[in-house]
Amino acid sequence: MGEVWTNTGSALASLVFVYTIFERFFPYRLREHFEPLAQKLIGLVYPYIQIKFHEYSGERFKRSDVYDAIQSYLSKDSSSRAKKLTANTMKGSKSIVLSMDDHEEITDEFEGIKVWWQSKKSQTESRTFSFYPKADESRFYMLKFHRRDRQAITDKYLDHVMIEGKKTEVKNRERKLYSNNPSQNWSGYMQKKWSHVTFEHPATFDTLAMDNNKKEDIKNDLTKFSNSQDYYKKIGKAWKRGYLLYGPPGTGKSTMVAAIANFLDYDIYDLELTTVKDNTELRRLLIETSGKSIIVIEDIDCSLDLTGQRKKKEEEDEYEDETSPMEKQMKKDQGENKGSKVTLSGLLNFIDGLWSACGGERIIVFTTNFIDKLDPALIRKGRMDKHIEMSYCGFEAFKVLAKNYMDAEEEENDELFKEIKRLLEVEEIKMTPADVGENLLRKSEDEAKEICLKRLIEALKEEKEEAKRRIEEEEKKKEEEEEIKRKKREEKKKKKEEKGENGEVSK
Ligand SMILES: Nc1ncnc2c1ncn2[C@@H]1O[C@H](COP(=O)(O)OP(=O)(O)OP(=O)(O)O)[C@@H](O)[C@H]1O
Ligand SMILES: [Mg+2]
Repeated sequence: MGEVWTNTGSALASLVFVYTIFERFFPYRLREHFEPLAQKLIGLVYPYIQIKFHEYSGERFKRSDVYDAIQSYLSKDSSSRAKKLTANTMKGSKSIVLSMDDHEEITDEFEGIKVWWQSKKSQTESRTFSFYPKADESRFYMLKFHRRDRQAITDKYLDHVMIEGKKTEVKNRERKLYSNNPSQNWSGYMQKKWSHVTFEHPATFDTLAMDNNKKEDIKNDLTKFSNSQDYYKKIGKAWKRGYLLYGPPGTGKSTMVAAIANFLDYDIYDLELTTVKDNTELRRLLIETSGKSIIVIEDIDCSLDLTGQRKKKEEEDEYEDETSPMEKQMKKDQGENKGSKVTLSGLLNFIDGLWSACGGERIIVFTTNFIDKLDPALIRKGRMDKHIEMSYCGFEAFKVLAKNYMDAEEEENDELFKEIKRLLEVEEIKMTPADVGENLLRKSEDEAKEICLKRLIEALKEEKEEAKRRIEEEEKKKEEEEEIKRKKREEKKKKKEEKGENGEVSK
């Protein structure tokens, strides 16, 4: 046995010696002829195929997307399989990415096929003068597989690596919250239509207080949307979906937007329509948005005069003396929005036509406190595909808040939970999750859970009295308005009669 080892060792050593001599002293020109021949000979006996994926591709020193996707793909397993790792942050990534160190090798399995990935580095003598001096070492991944698997690798495995790698990239990437800049800031150096901050809102569907079935329904809808690129292509529709979130203030519409973005790993474009001068600017803003993003227009009913109805209503109803405080406020807002000439049709265009112009996988969200003020054309299916009512806090939602705010479970506080359930479901007291959360919030570190729950019960009972008072007030106000209208009608009738009599007299 010892003899065999010695012979193999000396054969190997002489092979290496011959190869080094060849590498170093054989004239480059001759080598160029010999190498392909040598490769052919090796290929006859060597059953593996190798593919190189360089870190930089093309002349302009551009980092290869393929290399990044492979690095992300391999990063999932490198930390568990490679012996030596390097840690670095990839451009736009929010966390450190562990990848295998140079000259490391890891294996991967795909549909029963075994492949080897090596991370390599080669010294490159820069033979050509270039304004972009190449790095004196260039990295690349080497994929090695048996030649019998060639078809499966080129047809399926490489696509699989790209898709999974891009998914990991999206998961790791630092997400952004964009807001649109007024157009006067668009020109000039480094001026952009959108400015952004890192998006780190903690809201998730777990922290969102909402009925569980409704939550699951929304999550399924979102998952189906984000996995249906081929479906949208097949039916010839732009890969986009509209969600209308409506409900009273403080019911979680904005929180829901953040939860959706975190659920799908999307960026958010918070579009403030009142700073958009006209439809053209709206178009230009939207073309600059990237895929895998949510474009949200909060309080859409206040952003623009999107409904012609309000004007008609005013003409019809000449007796309307005082518009309600809310409508006065809205009219005032509109006064301020005179600057924005974005029209309803411009907005409809943005939802329908423009998407094809700017890629896919986008969600558009409108939020409003007054759904009945919105033009039906704006919120019909195909534009706002799913309408989600964010309602007052129910008992299910209360339990989520109790868990989130103070880790309180129903079993531990049975009596208090029963009383809260009765107030919310039997007395039907309306309180927003924002207010419920406010009452559950511990006023001091050591405040007991029971105290918070009792504070909420008190607040619910006060809310019940408050609601009763509000209803009485509204009824009283309605009666007064009726009284005023009745008097005006009488005056008008009297005037008509006087006119009639005068007419008689003058004949
Ligand atoms: N359903 C909910 N689940 C969890 N927290 C909520 C919920 N609704 C409201 N909150 C809490 O109340 C606060 C206000 O919520 P949010 O801003 O989402 O309300 P909104 O519906 O967008 O209100 P507005 O209509 O005034 O914009 C947030 O800090 C959030 O933590
Ligand atoms: Mg909001």
